[in-house]
Amino acid sequence: MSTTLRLVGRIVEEATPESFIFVTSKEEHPPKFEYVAVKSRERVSGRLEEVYVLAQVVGVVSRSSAFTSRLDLETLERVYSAGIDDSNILCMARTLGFLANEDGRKAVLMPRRALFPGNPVYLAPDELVREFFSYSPDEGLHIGSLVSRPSIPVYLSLNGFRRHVAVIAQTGAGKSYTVGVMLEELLRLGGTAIVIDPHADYVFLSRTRDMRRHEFSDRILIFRNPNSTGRYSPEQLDNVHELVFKFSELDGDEVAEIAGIPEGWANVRSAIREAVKALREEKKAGYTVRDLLEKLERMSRTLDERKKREAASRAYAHLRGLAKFTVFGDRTTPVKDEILRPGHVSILDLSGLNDASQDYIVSRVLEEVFALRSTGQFPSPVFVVIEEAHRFVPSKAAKRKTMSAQIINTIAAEGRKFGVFLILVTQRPSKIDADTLSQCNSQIILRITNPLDQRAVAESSERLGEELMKDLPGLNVGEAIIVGELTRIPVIVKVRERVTREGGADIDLVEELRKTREELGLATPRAPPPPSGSFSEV
Ligand SMILES: Nc1ncnc2c1ncn2[C@@H]1O[C@H](COP(=O)(O)OP(=O)(O)OP(=O)(O)O)[C@@H](O)[C@H]1O
Repeated sequence: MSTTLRLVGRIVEEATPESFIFVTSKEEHPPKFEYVAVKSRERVSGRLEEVYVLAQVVGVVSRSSAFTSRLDLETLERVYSAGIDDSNILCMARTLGFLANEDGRKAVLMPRRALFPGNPVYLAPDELVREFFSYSPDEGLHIGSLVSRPSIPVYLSLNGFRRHVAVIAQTGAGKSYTVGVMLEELLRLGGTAIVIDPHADYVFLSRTRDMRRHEFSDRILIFRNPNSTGRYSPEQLDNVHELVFKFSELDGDEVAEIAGIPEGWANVRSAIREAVKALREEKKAGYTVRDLLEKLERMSRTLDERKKREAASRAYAHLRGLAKFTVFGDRTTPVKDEILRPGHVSILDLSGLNDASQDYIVSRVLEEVFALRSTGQFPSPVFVVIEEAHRFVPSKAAKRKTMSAQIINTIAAEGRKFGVFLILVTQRPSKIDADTLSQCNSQIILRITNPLDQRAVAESSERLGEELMKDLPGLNVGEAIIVGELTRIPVIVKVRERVTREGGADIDLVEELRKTREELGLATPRAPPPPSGSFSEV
């Protein structure tokens, strides 16, 4: 390292290979999250070598023996007037590892040998820090920059996606925005992705923030149907395809689920199953919702048993609403070659559909994606983004079964063997199945303040230590803690700006109300008079 190192402190008291304390300068101490470096001797490829161990400041404490809590205020004032100042600043640092070459690849190894009290602590030079977070352009996804050093870019390891990823944060913290950045990078690298998008958050991915097309626009496909109710008009979108599913492919119980018929209504469900069975025998080429309604109506008049007639009649009444569900028609949008295309990102806009229909669609599409990959019929690995993942794989405590949970769990367990990788996005980690979440070996965690959700995140990730947990509520919008295989070491990043336009950005209330005031001819609000007086010390 040819850079001159800046000394910022010296190790004091007890030090372990994992952590140490150093006394630093009062005037210019490294702040929390800053990176520092200490020299050590470590074994690399069998030889002892001098290395720089990177560490991060995880706590800053100032303390004094003169200004003690045992003194009363008058005495403290006298100590102060006497000009006594014996305070010093201690920083707690956690070691992150040192860089070594292993089999020709850059790797981060954890220190094993002692760090010694009295040894110097340096501000980690940019070149050293940069190396920890960089990957070659075809290996890395540019996600943002270090919160503590905005000039240093942070890349995610493409190979880190092999063990599934969870993106977790409370609402409004920047999950969709972050996933948007990841999709931009996957497009650049030629990745194939399917996005389950219940709120039409990604439909503008093919446009820049000012609605122009960009170099990847042609590789973004939007699948929607007239039921979709995203906050856009279809003319604003590019590459729109129809998303439909053949109604006659649904079995009786699936029809009942979509119509919201509870499992306990055994007779009504049985009437639907019977009607479906009869139609399948009668109409080999398939049938429509209308055919099913007609069948139930006839059953309600002609069946021998009164109980069965009543059940058919109730089924008819409940299924009538399905006629409005344009997503169920007489053909199914093929996954192979239409939804799934190498190097393309396909957005499935499920807005406007009820939970059960969304659940059915997710199960259908993912089963096919998994089958195509596990039988070698689709050439590229597939990234599957599932927004609102807690709705599709709910926690066991929710006592709610979904149709898609099984295939999502199969992908979580076996997807990596076949090149199907999950990116689960949720704002309620305590509401998602804990087993599914813990299959995600990497986590991108943005601000979370709810203690239940914090605990669920801590339980699902061994890598999120106590220290990082404490930082979760203090993150700003767009700041994320990344742990797991996506980065060589845990890192706190400011997610970079998106090139593409967001679908579900927060409404600018100030601007919206200004427009309303203008339309109604209301007066512009005036600032209150300034307070008379200012603060002064007494
Ligand atoms: N890295 C960032 N840089 C700039 N703005 C950001 C960033 N991340 C998020 N935002 C802004 O914060 C707002 C909320 O972001 P986003 O919609 O991604 O949150 P979310 O966690 O997905 O919320 P929800 O759960 O409601 O979908 C948006 O207006 C977005 O523009």
